[in-house]
Amino acid sequence: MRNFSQIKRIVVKIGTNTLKGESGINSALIVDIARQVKKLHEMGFEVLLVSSGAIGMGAGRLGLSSKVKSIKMRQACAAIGQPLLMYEYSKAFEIYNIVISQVLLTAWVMDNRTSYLNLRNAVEKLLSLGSVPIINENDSISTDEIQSAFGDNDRLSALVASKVDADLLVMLSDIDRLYTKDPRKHKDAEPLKIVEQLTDEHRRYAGESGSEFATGGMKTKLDAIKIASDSDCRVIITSGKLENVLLKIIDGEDIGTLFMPRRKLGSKARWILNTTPAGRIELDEGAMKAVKNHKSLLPKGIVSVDGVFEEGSVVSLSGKAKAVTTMSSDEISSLIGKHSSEIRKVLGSERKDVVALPEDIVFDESRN
Ligand SMILES: Nc1ncnc2c1ncn2[C@@H]1O[C@H](COP(=O)(O)OP(=O)(O)O)[C@@H](O)[C@H]1O
Ligand SMILES: N[C@@H](CCC(=O)OP(=O)(O)O)C(=O)O
Repeated sequence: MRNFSQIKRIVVKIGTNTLKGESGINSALIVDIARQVKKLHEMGFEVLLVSSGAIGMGAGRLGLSSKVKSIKMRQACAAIGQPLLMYEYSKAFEIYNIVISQVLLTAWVMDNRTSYLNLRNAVEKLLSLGSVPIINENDSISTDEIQSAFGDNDRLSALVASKVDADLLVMLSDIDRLYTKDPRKHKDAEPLKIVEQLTDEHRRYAGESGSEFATGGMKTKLDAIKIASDSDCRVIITSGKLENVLLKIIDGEDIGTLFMPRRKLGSKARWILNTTPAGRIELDEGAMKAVKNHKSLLPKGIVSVDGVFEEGSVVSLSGKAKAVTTMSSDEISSLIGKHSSEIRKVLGSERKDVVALPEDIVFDESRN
């Protein structure tokens, strides 16, 4: 039996395939999720949902049966499908007297420090009111999200779990566990019950998505797990169709694949690590060694700057770490190779005399 006695806050991600019924949405499954969430509330847990399905629902309403590839059509499908999706949730949760709320996010919201912090305030308030926030990407305005790697709700659910300090992220999919190969294609694929530490070998197991409207597949789930595991959040991947799946998980039953966390980074460090870098700074060997040893980044160790960014942006340090810079790209360019004492002469006495402070530099362990 697994011991989940320390768990209080749970994020449940429901994938498109899980929500899909024979024709349109699987309303019975949503009612069943609502029933389980009610029980979890009664047991003292807080629950947030990250729900996919807007594009699939919209496509269904328009009578489209194959994958919608055009970005504009996907935007339109999301705009049509999102209210239909919320209508289903609203009806289902009303049966159990639970007020739901909708939070639509974009990559920009997550990358911007202020709106990222606002998100937490909004979610905390909703949870304190007993509401179940239902979160999705704002796909009709964030076209990047629809097409790019950020466009999957696996990553979004892990970012949300990290932001709200969830103890457990449950990814409900159409597959019961992670297998050593895609079990739909390989009969000899073997299921995994627990992954203590995610490695490249696990990533090699993962194939693409299993259907037309889902975007992620196992690959994006495993990438997402890395994000959650930096915030001490456990992740379970399992099938949304298992009876009483959420209640059994909380009961410690051996369901799905459990991924153990690897570390608990501070909230700001997590935001830095999960933000899309606005540019890249190349460091020489000495500077890289210094920042690894928790020293500030100084201009004399910088070789080049790529991209245009403002002071306060998150940038990549030679692809090995991320940092918040105290200077814009132009300012750094003008100071490359110079001694720190030159900084204030060039930028003014009120400015910091380093490019990044040690507490604003975070290493992605897997790249070292
Ligand atoms: N190693 C693997 N183990 C389990 N499933 C895998 C693996 N590789 C690929 N998959 C596929 O990933 C699919 C689940 O991802 P996806 O289709 O994106 O669903 P969701 O809508 O839940 O996000 C499974 O149906 C399966 O075909
Ligand atoms: N935001 C999109 C999510 C698409 C997506 O990530 O689907 P899935 O891989 O099933 O979680 C939607 O609502 O259709």
